[in-house]
Amino acid sequence: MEKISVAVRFRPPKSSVDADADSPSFSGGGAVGNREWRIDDSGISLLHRAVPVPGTSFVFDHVFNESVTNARIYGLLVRSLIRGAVDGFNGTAFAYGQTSSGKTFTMNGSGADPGIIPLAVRDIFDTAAEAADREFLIRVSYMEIYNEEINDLLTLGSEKLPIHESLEVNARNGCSNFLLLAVTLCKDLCCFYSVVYMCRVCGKKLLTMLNKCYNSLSLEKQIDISEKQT
Ligand SMILES: Nc1ncnc2c1ncn2[C@@H]1O[C@H](COP(=O)(O)OP(=O)(O)OP(=O)(O)O)[C@@H](O)[C@H]1O
Repeated sequence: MEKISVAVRFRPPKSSVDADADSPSFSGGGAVGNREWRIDDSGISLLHRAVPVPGTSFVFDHVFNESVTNARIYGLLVRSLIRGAVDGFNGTAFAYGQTSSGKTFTMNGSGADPGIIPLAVRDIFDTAAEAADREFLIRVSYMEIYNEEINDLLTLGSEKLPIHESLEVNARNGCSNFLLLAVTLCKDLCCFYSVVYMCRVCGKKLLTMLNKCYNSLSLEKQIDISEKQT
Protein backbone atom coordinates (compact mmCIF):
# COMPACT_ATOMS: atom_id res chain seq x y z
CA MET A 1 0.00 0.00 0.00
CA GLU A 2 1.18 3.56 -0.76
CA LYS A 3 2.23 5.69 2.21
CA ILE A 4 -0.78 7.95 1.73
CA SER A 5 -4.01 6.76 0.18
CA VAL A 6 -6.93 9.06 -0.65
CA ALA A 7 -10.39 7.66 -1.23
CA VAL A 8 -13.70 9.31 -2.04
CA ARG A 9 -17.01 7.86 -0.91
CA PHE A 10 -20.24 8.89 -2.57
CA ARG A 11 -23.19 9.18 -0.23
CA PRO A 12 -26.70 8.47 -1.49
CA PRO A 13 -28.68 11.72 -1.82
CA LYS A 14 -31.16 12.56 0.91
CA SER A 15 -34.26 13.19 -1.17
CA SER A 16 -35.43 16.33 0.60
CA VAL A 17 -32.03 17.97 0.89
CA ASP A 18 -29.79 17.04 -2.00
CA ALA A 19 -31.96 15.99 -4.89
CA ASP A 20 -32.67 19.41 -6.29
CA ALA A 21 -32.18 20.28 -9.94
CA ASP A 22 -28.78 21.89 -9.26
CA SER A 23 -27.20 18.85 -7.59
CA PRO A 24 -25.57 16.55 -10.11
CA SER A 25 -26.33 12.91 -9.45
CA PHE A 26 -23.87 10.15 -10.25
CA SER A 27 -23.88 7.32 -12.73
CA GLY A 28 -25.84 4.42 -11.35
CA GLY A 29 -27.90 6.69 -9.14
CA GLY A 30 -29.97 8.11 -11.99
CA ALA A 31 -29.24 11.50 -13.51
CA VAL A 32 -30.91 14.56 -12.05
CA GLY A 33 -31.25 17.42 -14.53
CA ASN A 34 -28.59 17.48 -17.25
CA ARG A 35 -25.54 16.75 -15.12
CA GLU A 36 -24.23 13.64 -13.49
CA TRP A 37 -21.01 12.38 -11.96
CA ARG A 38 -19.53 9.37 -13.69
CA ILE A 39 -17.53 7.30 -11.25
CA ASP A 40 -15.29 4.29 -11.59
CA ASP A 41 -12.91 2.56 -9.17
CA SER A 42 -10.37 5.38 -9.19
CA GLY A 43 -11.86 8.46 -10.78
CA ILE A 44 -14.80 10.81 -10.99
CA SER A 45 -15.79 13.16 -13.78
CA LEU A 46 -18.69 15.48 -14.32
CA LEU A 47 -20.79 14.98 -17.44
CA HIS A 48 -23.18 17.47 -18.95
CA ARG A 49 -25.72 15.78 -21.20
CA ALA A 50 -23.40 12.75 -21.23
CA VAL A 51 -20.40 14.86 -22.40
CA PRO A 52 -17.42 15.28 -20.01
CA VAL A 53 -17.09 18.83 -18.69
CA PRO A 54 -13.46 20.01 -19.20
CA GLY A 55 -11.42 20.31 -16.01
CA THR A 56 -13.80 18.26 -13.87
CA SER A 57 -12.09 14.86 -13.95
CA PHE A 58 -10.35 13.84 -10.72
CA VAL A 59 -8.28 10.74 -9.94
CA PHE A 60 -8.00 9.16 -6.46
CA ASP A 61 -6.61 5.96 -5.04
CA HIS A 62 -10.16 4.65 -4.62
CA VAL A 63 -13.64 5.89 -5.40
CA PHE A 64 -16.56 4.14 -3.71
CA ASN A 65 -20.15 4.36 -4.87
CA GLU A 66 -23.17 4.36 -2.57
CA SER A 67 -23.39 0.57 -2.42
CA VAL A 68 -20.03 0.12 -0.67
CA THR A 69 -20.03 -1.15 2.92
CA ASN A 70 -17.92 0.17 5.76
CA ALA A 71 -16.43 -3.31 6.04
CA ARG A 72 -15.14 -3.14 2.45
CA ILE A 73 -13.63 0.31 3.00
CA TYR A 74 -12.01 -0.96 6.17
CA GLY A 75 -10.62 -4.04 4.44
CA LEU A 76 -9.16 -2.06 1.53
CA LEU A 77 -7.79 0.97 3.35
CA VAL A 78 -7.46 0.51 7.10
CA ARG A 79 -6.73 -3.12 7.97
CA SER A 80 -3.14 -2.86 6.76
CA LEU A 81 -2.66 0.28 8.91
CA ILE A 82 -3.75 -1.64 11.99
CA ARG A 83 -1.45 -4.56 11.20
CA GLY A 84 1.36 -2.03 10.71
CA ALA A 85 0.57 -0.31 14.03
CA VAL A 86 0.77 -3.62 15.88
CA ASP A 87 4.19 -4.09 14.25
CA GLY A 88 5.28 -0.67 15.54
CA PHE A 89 4.52 1.69 12.65
CA ASN A 90 2.47 4.86 13.06
CA GLY A 91 -0.72 5.04 11.07
CA THR A 92 -3.69 7.38 10.72
CA ALA A 93 -7.11 6.98 9.12
CA PHE A 94 -9.37 9.99 9.06
CA ALA A 95 -12.55 11.14 7.35
CA TYR A 96 -12.69 14.62 5.91
CA GLY A 97 -15.60 16.37 4.25
CA GLN A 98 -18.28 18.98 4.52
CA THR A 99 -21.08 18.66 7.02
CA SER A 100 -23.45 15.76 6.37
CA SER A 101 -21.09 14.16 3.86
CA GLY A 102 -20.95 10.87 5.80
CA LYS A 103 -17.86 11.10 8.05
CA THR A 104 -19.68 9.80 11.14
CA PHE A 105 -21.49 7.17 9.08
CA THR A 106 -18.12 5.89 7.83
CA MET A 107 -16.21 6.09 11.12
CA ASN A 108 -18.94 4.88 13.53
CA GLY A 109 -21.18 2.81 11.24
CA SER A 110 -24.23 1.00 12.54
CA GLY A 111 -25.03 -2.34 14.18
CA ALA A 112 -25.56 -3.89 10.74
CA ASP A 113 -22.45 -2.32 9.20
CA PRO A 114 -19.93 -1.30 11.89
CA GLY A 115 -17.65 1.57 10.92
CA ILE A 116 -13.91 2.02 10.73
CA ILE A 117 -13.45 2.67 14.48
CA PRO A 118 -15.23 -0.42 15.91
CA LEU A 119 -13.65 -2.61 13.20
CA ALA A 120 -10.21 -1.19 13.97
CA VAL A 121 -10.67 -1.67 17.73
CA ARG A 122 -11.57 -5.34 17.29
CA ASP A 123 -8.68 -5.86 14.88
CA ILE A 124 -6.18 -4.24 17.24
CA PHE A 125 -7.10 -6.60 20.07
CA ASP A 126 -7.31 -9.68 17.80
CA THR A 127 -3.96 -8.91 16.19
CA ALA A 128 -2.33 -8.22 19.55
CA ALA A 129 -3.72 -11.50 20.92
CA GLU A 130 -2.16 -13.40 18.01
CA ALA A 131 1.29 -11.97 18.83
CA ALA A 132 1.70 -14.18 21.88
CA ASP A 133 5.41 -13.38 22.21
CA ARG A 134 4.81 -9.66 22.87
CA GLU A 135 3.01 -7.52 25.43
CA PHE A 136 0.91 -4.53 24.40
CA LEU A 137 -0.17 -1.37 26.17
CA ILE A 138 -3.29 -0.05 24.46
CA ARG A 139 -4.31 3.50 25.27
CA VAL A 140 -6.96 5.81 23.91
CA SER A 141 -7.40 9.55 23.93
CA TYR A 142 -10.30 11.58 22.66
CA MET A 143 -10.06 15.08 21.29
CA GLU A 144 -11.65 17.28 18.67
CA ILE A 145 -10.31 19.91 16.32
CA TYR A 146 -12.87 22.69 16.25
CA ASN A 147 -12.29 26.13 14.77
CA GLU A 148 -8.61 25.21 14.48
CA GLU A 149 -8.33 24.61 18.23
CA ILE A 150 -7.83 21.24 19.90
CA ASN A 151 -10.10 20.32 22.82
CA ASP A 152 -9.45 17.32 25.05
CA LEU A 153 -12.91 15.82 25.44
CA LEU A 154 -11.79 13.71 28.42
CA THR A 155 -11.11 16.67 30.64
CA LEU A 156 -13.63 18.73 32.51
CA GLY A 157 -12.01 22.09 31.87
CA SER A 158 -12.14 24.09 28.68
CA GLU A 159 -8.38 24.45 28.35
CA LYS A 160 -7.17 24.26 24.76
CA LEU A 161 -4.34 21.84 23.99
CA PRO A 162 -1.14 23.48 22.75
CA ILE A 163 0.13 22.45 19.32
CA HIS A 164 3.87 21.92 18.80
CA GLU A 165 5.36 22.24 15.35
CA SER A 166 9.04 22.05 14.53
CA LEU A 167 11.12 21.24 11.48
CA GLU A 168 13.92 19.81 13.62
CA VAL A 169 14.79 16.18 13.07
CA ASN A 170 13.22 13.93 15.73
CA ALA A 171 11.14 16.83 17.09
CA ARG A 172 7.88 15.76 18.68
CA ASN A 173 5.17 17.36 16.63
CA GLY A 174 1.52 17.38 17.58
CA CYS A 175 -0.15 18.26 20.86
CA SER A 176 0.59 17.33 24.45
CA ASN A 177 -1.02 17.28 27.89
CA PHE A 178 -3.99 15.22 26.84
CA LEU A 179 -5.40 12.43 28.94
CA LEU A 180 -4.98 8.81 28.00
CA LEU A 181 -7.02 5.84 29.11
CA ALA A 182 -5.28 2.48 29.40
CA VAL A 183 -7.55 -0.30 28.17
CA THR A 184 -6.92 -3.98 28.61
CA LEU A 185 -10.04 -5.61 27.19
CA CYS A 186 -11.74 -5.12 23.84
CA LYS A 187 -15.17 -5.07 25.46
CA ASP A 188 -14.09 -2.21 27.71
CA LEU A 189 -12.96 -0.18 24.75
CA CYS A 190 -16.30 -0.95 23.05
CA CYS A 191 -18.10 0.31 26.21
CA PHE A 192 -15.85 3.35 26.24
CA TYR A 193 -16.68 4.02 22.64
CA SER A 194 -20.44 3.72 23.32
CA VAL A 195 -20.06 6.28 26.10
CA VAL A 196 -18.08 8.53 23.77
CA TYR A 197 -20.90 8.29 21.27
CA MET A 198 -23.55 9.00 23.92
CA CYS A 199 -21.61 12.06 25.05
CA ARG A 200 -21.40 13.33 21.52
CA VAL A 201 -25.14 12.90 21.05
CA CYS A 202 -26.03 14.46 24.46
CA GLY A 203 -23.29 17.11 24.33
CA LYS A 204 -21.97 15.94 27.75
CA LYS A 205 -18.35 15.93 28.85
CA LEU A 206 -17.01 12.41 28.63
CA LEU A 207 -15.29 12.17 31.99
CA THR A 208 -18.50 12.97 33.86
CA MET A 209 -20.34 10.28 31.94
CA LEU A 210 -17.54 7.75 32.40
CA ASN A 211 -17.51 8.34 36.14
CA LYS A 212 -21.24 7.61 36.21
CA CYS A 213 -20.77 4.49 34.09
CA TYR A 214 -17.84 2.94 35.97
CA ASN A 215 -19.99 1.38 38.67
CA SER A 216 -22.85 0.14 36.53
CA LEU A 217 -20.47 -1.30 33.93
CA SER A 218 -17.89 -2.51 36.50
CA LEU A 219 -15.20 -0.83 34.47
CA GLU A 220 -13.26 0.76 37.29
CA LYS A 221 -10.57 -1.89 37.40
CA GLN A 222 -10.17 -2.26 33.66
CA ILE A 223 -10.16 1.34 32.54
CA ASP A 224 -8.32 3.95 34.45
CA ILE A 225 -6.83 7.29 33.65
CA SER A 226 -3.28 6.19 33.57
CA GLU A 227 -1.12 9.04 32.57
CA LYS A 228 -1.01 12.67 31.72
CA GLN A 229 1.45 12.99 28.87
CA THR A 230 4.02 15.76 28.96
N1 LIG B 1 -22.99 6.02 2.71
C1 LIG B 1 -24.15 6.36 3.31
N2 LIG B 1 -25.26 5.60 3.12
C2 LIG B 1 -26.43 5.93 3.71
N3 LIG B 1 -26.61 7.02 4.50
C3 LIG B 1 -25.55 7.80 4.70
C4 LIG B 1 -24.28 7.52 4.12
N4 LIG B 1 -23.42 8.48 4.52
C5 LIG B 1 -24.12 9.32 5.30
N5 LIG B 1 -25.39 8.91 5.41
C6 LIG B 1 -26.44 9.60 6.18
O1 LIG B 1 -26.31 10.99 5.92
C7 LIG B 1 -26.49 11.74 7.13
C8 LIG B 1 -25.26 12.59 7.43
O2 LIG B 1 -24.15 11.74 7.62
P1 LIG B 1 -23.09 11.97 8.79
O3 LIG B 1 -23.77 12.35 10.06
O4 LIG B 1 -22.22 10.76 8.80
O5 LIG B 1 -22.31 13.24 8.23
P2 LIG B 1 -21.02 13.98 8.87
O6 LIG B 1 -20.07 14.17 7.74
O7 LIG B 1 -20.51 13.23 10.05
O8 LIG B 1 -21.68 15.36 9.29
P3 LIG B 1 -21.16 16.45 10.39
O9 LIG B 1 -19.85 17.00 9.88
O10 LIG B 1 -22.25 17.48 10.34
O11 LIG B 1 -21.04 15.74 11.70
C9 LIG B 1 -26.79 10.73 8.23
O12 LIG B 1 -28.19 10.63 8.35
C10 LIG B 1 -26.23 9.43 7.66
O13 LIG B 1 -26.92 8.30 8.18
